[in-house]
Amino acid sequence: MNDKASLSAHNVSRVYDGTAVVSGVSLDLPPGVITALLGGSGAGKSTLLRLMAGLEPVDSGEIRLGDRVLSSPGHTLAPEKRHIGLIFQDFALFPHLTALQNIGFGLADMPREEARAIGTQWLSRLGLGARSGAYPHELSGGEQQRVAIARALAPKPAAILMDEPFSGLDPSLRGSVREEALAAIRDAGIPALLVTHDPAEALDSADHIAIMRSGHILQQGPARDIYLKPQGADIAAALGAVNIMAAADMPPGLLTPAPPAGSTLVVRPEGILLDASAPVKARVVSSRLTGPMSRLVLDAGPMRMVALVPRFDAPAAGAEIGIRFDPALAFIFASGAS
Ligand SMILES: Nc1ncnc2c1ncn2[C@@H]1O[C@H](COP(=O)(O)OP(=O)(O)OP(=O)(O)O)[C@@H](O)[C@H]1O
Repeated sequence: MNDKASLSAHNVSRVYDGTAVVSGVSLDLPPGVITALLGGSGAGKSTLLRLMAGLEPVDSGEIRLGDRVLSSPGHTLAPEKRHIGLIFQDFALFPHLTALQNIGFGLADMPREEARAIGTQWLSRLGLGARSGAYPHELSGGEQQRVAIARALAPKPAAILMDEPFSGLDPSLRGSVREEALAAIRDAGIPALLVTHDPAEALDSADHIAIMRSGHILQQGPARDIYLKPQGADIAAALGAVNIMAAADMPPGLLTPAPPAGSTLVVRPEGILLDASAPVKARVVSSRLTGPMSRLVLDAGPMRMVALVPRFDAPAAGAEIGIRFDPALAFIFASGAS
């Protein structure tokens, strides 16, 4: 089998009780690319992952690995025959097997010694060299998820599908486990799907992002394009809180050139720039340092906006400041576009 082929969905749908929860979705997962599938609760993300994994049949369309059809209506290649690694939020380790035996489970076709050696290599790669004999209940959540990652990658799968794999981890562990897991996945050079509801995780982790809502993919492509060239206000908002305003309400001078009358403007909080010489003045309603950035709530005429500025000494509440919009982070949509 070609283990460096794209895993792809072609116009797939899945219907429950007469409702399509995945509706005509096409998604290409190229090898060596981590794709985040981002959307709110009930968007259909897990269902799409399950269709790609073969855990559920498609009602229409096809799932393919390269040009090989894995699923089509009436035909679902069994998950264990797809050579696709799966990682879920709940780790799903076998409780009666040690860490090493859990990894060895996917290597059952190999001579025992070879499987042991590969399992041991994976454990040490993920910082668990000393825990090979531990049972899942003796491991922390972060350690269990590392074992699950090793178990999924050890058999050299053709692709890997992850459903909120880091959400169950303590925030202090999440970053490091995610980094190690994604580095191992990148090294494997296979298609990878990361289902998440967290825009920060998608932006931190993924090369490509697909935004899903109500069973549809609204936009997909390189993460940078989705962030900087959203095709609608709702897509812009899916990657983090934004300011949305009618062009008609906007004081002139905030953006050059001015947006057309009747359009809607969406501005990312970090797209509001403080500029003493700007003609538009705003009053700072509140100012709070939130880590690397300060969050300002601003009143500019009839408009209230939220700005994120990279300053620990940002203006205090009550200050009058000049503001303008960064054109790269201010998006104009024709009226009626969502
Ligand atoms: N087996 C099922 N039978 C009927 N409806 C289902 C089934 N599985 C999922 N659904 C429904 O399909 C819709 C999409 O669910 P899905 O789990 O794919 O969404 P999701 O985007 O992964 O959401 P979450 O982030 O909350 O897990 C939901 O409305 C859900 O209730």
